[in-house]
Amino acid sequence: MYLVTAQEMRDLESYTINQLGIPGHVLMESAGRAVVDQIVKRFPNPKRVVVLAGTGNNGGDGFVVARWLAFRGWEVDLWLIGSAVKLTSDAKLYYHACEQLLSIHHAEKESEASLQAHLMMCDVIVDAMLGIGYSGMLREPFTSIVQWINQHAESYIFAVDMPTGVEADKGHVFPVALRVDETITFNCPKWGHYLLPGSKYCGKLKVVDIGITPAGHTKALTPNARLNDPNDWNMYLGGRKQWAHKGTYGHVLIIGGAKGTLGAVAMAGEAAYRMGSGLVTLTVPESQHEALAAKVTQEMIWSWPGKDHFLPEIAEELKTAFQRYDAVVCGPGLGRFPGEVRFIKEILQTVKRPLVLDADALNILAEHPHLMQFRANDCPTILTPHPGEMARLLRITTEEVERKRAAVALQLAYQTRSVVILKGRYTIIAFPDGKRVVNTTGSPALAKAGSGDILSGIIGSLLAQEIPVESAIQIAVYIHGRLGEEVDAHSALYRDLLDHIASIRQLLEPTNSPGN
Ligand SMILES: NC(=O)C1=CN([C@@H]2O[C@H](COP(=O)(O)OP(=O)(O)OC[C@H]3O[C@@H](n4cnc5c(N)ncnc54)[C@H](O)[C@@H]3O)[C@@H](O)[C@H]2O)[C@@H](O)CC1
Ligand SMILES: [K+]
Repeated sequence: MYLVTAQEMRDLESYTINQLGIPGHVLMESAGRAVVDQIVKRFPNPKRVVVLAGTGNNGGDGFVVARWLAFRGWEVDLWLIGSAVKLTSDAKLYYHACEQLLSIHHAEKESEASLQAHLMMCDVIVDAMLGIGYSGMLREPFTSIVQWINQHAESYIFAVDMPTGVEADKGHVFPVALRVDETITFNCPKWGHYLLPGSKYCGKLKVVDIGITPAGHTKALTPNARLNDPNDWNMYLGGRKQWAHKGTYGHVLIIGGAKGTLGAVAMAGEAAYRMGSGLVTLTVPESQHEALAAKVTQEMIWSWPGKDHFLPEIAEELKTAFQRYDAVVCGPGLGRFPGEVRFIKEILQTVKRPLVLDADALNILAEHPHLMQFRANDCPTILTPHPGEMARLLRITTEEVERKRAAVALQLAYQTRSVVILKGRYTIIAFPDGKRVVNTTGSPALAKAGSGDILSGIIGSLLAQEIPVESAIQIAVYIHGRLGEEVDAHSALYRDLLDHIASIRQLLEPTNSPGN
């Protein structure tokens, strides 16, 4: 499913109105009707509702909702927030229809106390004050109304399209937004539903079809962002081939594991096996070989020359050895060490297969951004920063990363010609051609040491299985998020996450896929 900006939504709307000839008020009627359907799904019996309508088209949807709920026997208090002379022409049509049915309250003319009394008495509030047309600093009287509802109201709140105060493109909130239980949006989700802080205000998000041209209908109407949707890639998760041998599902190499951080490579290795790889090799400095061998059973170990850390130069015979691997992960537990810059440079140059850089490999890259010039354009590179690593990579603050997640992920993808996976709630995947995918799975259980190592192991495994890079990454991020949803957020250990890989993968397989 596509993810759109307010402008992309307006383009789809104006194509529908101007090219297809469907009048805007017909879309408004469908929008309001679709919201009513969701409301009565949740509350099948008539209730008391306050509908708050602004003067833009979001308010227009609100008038349609008020009319339909009144027809269905609901007790409706309809409030116009703003001046009736400012109503858009479509909104005016439905305002007049409501005038015939209800006595419309005007926030401009009536006391705050009477609005507050209605808000206290109702079971349901419908927020149709501002939608995708809102931007900048929220003005009065919206700020006071929103603040008051957030503090005092106990009713169930539906937002039409966007909660008032959440900006549609960046999810900004200046200074307040309405905290709602459900948001019903039209045609496509908007970026603001998935970007912080706006995403925290939206409650449950429901996308409904109201007859607007679907995104992607023409090239000009194709947004460059999507939600991570299993239907886009589950064909690659067929059953295991009957004649498979251990090489069929690729050989993953994981480079990392300094003294004291061997657990990280071990976790990444186990995740790669659990995700289906036939062969996994872990590379650690010679001095760590024994300690690692005591920890793992199935993985092979490649002792790297160098006593306590990786020797930076890669000898010719080792370069040849690299060609055995179908995908390489560098970083879990890598640590910092003398010669690290030379080491990363050699890895970037030598590995010709898909390469995932994680953890300290990213920190080294952050301090020496020129290193990416040693990576050939046609070799896929995947960077998996959490917000702190991202901040170091772009030399900005973590707070700035969080505020501009979608933009910074794309900036780094362009700068490094790499796929960037910016982890967090919601993980953003940015591709160097400008495409972005927002992942919706996940839970706070993933905010724990080890979670990133598991993700890089899963990515390495899928890349080695010769699944196209874009799909492999989306599958990995989706499954990793689902692992977090399966376990207890407080007490889960990394092992609990690993235990769910097989069942989640199975659930995602397309039906009738016995393997071949
Ligand atoms: N785009 C579409 O395809 C459709 C849109 N519809 C509705 O129309 C909405 C968009 O309508 P509009 O473009 O009229 O925009 P909105 O109704 O979302 O917002 C416009 C209003 O917001 C006010 N506003 C803007 N910034 C403000 C600020 N900082 N503080 C206070 N007020 C501010 C403006 O003065 C104006 O009155 C959508 O959210 C949706 O609910 C539906 O009717 C049907 C189809
Ligand atoms: K709204």
